[in-house]
Order: sequence, then structure tokens, then C-alpha cells
Amino acid sequence: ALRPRAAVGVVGAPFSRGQPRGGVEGGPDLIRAAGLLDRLNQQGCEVKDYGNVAFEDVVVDEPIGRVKCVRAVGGANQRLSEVVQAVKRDGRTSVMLGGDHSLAIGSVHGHAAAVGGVAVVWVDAHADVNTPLSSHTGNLHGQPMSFLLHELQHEIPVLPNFSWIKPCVWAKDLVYVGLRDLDPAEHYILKLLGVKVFSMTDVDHLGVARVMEETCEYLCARVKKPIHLSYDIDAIDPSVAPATGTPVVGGLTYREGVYIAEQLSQTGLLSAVDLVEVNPLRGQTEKEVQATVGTAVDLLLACFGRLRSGNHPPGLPSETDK
Ligand SMILES: CC(C)[C@H](N)C(=O)N[C@H]1CN[C@H](C(=O)O)[C@@H]1CCC[B-](O)(O)O
Ligand SMILES: [Mn+2]
Ligand SMILES: [Mn+2]
Ligand SMILES: [Mn+2]
Repeated sequence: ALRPRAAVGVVGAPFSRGQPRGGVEGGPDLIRAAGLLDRLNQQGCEVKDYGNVAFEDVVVDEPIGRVKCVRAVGGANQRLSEVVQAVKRDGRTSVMLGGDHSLAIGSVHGHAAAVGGVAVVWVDAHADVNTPLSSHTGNLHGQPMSFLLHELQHEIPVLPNFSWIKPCVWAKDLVYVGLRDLDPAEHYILKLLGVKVFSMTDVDHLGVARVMEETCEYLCARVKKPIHLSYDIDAIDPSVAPATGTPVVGGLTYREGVYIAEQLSQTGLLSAVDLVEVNPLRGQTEKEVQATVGTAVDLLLACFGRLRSGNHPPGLPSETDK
């Protein structure tokens, strides 16, 4: 049976104001330069590059309380949401290349605006669910999920350039994988809302196969909504992907990271992917940068059907055609 070529839309989001470390805005072009689009084409995807989102420069952006770069982050995500909506309206799976993780606000918002309710799989060392009031750092890359969850809206203050955001994710439709560095407030929020979490302890205890069996079973049999995979490269162990802003030891192996993407790809529900927090200035050598970028590319290829057991073009005989 001929499989339809997966239609993919790549959106570059060269943005860094959700956190203080320069360099992460270089992520999109580095991932492109490593050959992502050609490799997706070669494995049978039909790919359109929507280019890099042109973010408006915000000159005066004083902190509000502790929260930094509020106006820049709010404006950037409003632009990004519009582009992701366009990608989805074109019938393509959206691939957003970051940039820092505050960009998930616009990416998830745009996805949900186009397709209705979405399920979110958040693969990250961190939960990124601080509210503007619970955040110790004031960095918005640690807060994106708080603006998206219906159940947290009473905790969110009015912020300039954020009033366009409509919460669009229910706690029961969110699954975390790879958590190992939560702030107390985040832990409290996840417990209070009963969010499904597979921390690195669970990965150790159950193994990644069981973690993904439970995740996919839950999302395919129960939730059945289009899946938004938001992948922070710092979910992967820093020995594999060191060039990132907030590395935490004890992360996913390369194999576990790819396996997660392979399994989600096979659900057929993958509707949008973020690959964020690749920061070339945080690699100590060029080799470290290339290892990080290469891992990001391989994770994305696995999201779109690349299998380590091998693939061949449709039309050739394969066991399923017997
Ligand atoms: C703040 C440092 C010291 C700590 N190791 C660290 O990173 N902590 C995480 C957890 N909470 C922080 C925050 O809210 O600012 C940090 C967010 C990371 C955002 B992410 O997109 O990279 O997932
Ligand atoms: Mn992280
Ligand atoms: Mn993150
Ligand atoms: Mn990070």
C-alpha cells in the first residue's frame, strides 16, 4: 500500500528573550544547515520551509515584577502563533525550530487555534510550568505551560502583549517525559492538577519502552487528540547534547530520545513538533555544538518515520505487503 508523503512545514523561530543566554537564536539556521530539510525529503516527506519568523525588536521592555522581556516574548509568540496556524491550515505537520522554550506559547496556541483541542507531550528536564508569580528567575522559558493550561488561568496576571493568548490545553491532555529538575511550585502544580509525569526515575524504573507504551496507549485510546510534541533538547543527557542553556545531568540517552520520537511518530497522531533550546554558544567545542545539532536533527527525522531498523521507498515489497 502506498503511504501518503507526510506534509511538513518548517518554521524557524530565532528568538532568545525567554532566557538570558545569547546564542539560542542561532538554533534554526544551524539545524537547517545540518541538512534537516533534505533528509526529510530523502525519507519521503513533502517539506515546505516557511522561513524564519520576523520578530519585532522591542526596545523598552522593563521587567514586570520579576518577569523579564515580557513585551518581547508576548509579541514574538503572537507572530509565531499566526505562522503555525497557517502551516496547519496548509494541512502540514508543523516543525518549529527554536529558539528558547517560551516559544511553545505561540506554537501550541497556533496549533490549537487551527485544529481545536490538542494533547501535549513535553519532553524536557524541566516542567516549564512556573507562573509569572511562582518563577524565581523571571525567565519566561520556564513558564510557557502556565499560560496554556485552562486550570491555571486564575494564577496568571495580566501582562502586556499577552492578552491575545487563550488557554488551550487541559491538564488531563498533558504528558511529561524526562523531568529531573523541578522547582517546588512546579511540583505542587503538577500534583494539584494530576498531570501525568514520567520523570527520569520512571524512565529508570519502567524503562523507556514501558513509559512510551503507557503514554501512547493513554493518548491513542483515551485522549485521541492531535499530538503536539514539545521537545527541549536539554531532555537529552548533556554528555550527548551539551550545547544548551540549562543542562542537567542524568538525562535521556541518545537512544531513549530517538525511541520516544519513533513511538510518537507511529501513533499517526503527531500534528506539531517543537525542537528548542539548541544554543551553539553553550558548547565548549565545535564538536559539542555539532553533536547537539546532529541529535536535534535525528530526533526530528525519527518524528517523521525514520526507523533505525531501516526504511525503503513505498512500492518496494515489504513484509506488510504479503
Ligand atoms: C535556573 C537553573 C539554575 C536551573 N538549573 C534550571 O534550569 N531550572 C529550570 C527550572 N525552573 C527554572 C525557571 O523557571 O527559570 C529553569 C527553567 C528551564 C526552562 B527550559 O526551557 O530550559 O526547560
Ligand atoms: Mn529544559
Ligand atoms: Mn524547556
Ligand atoms: Mn533550556
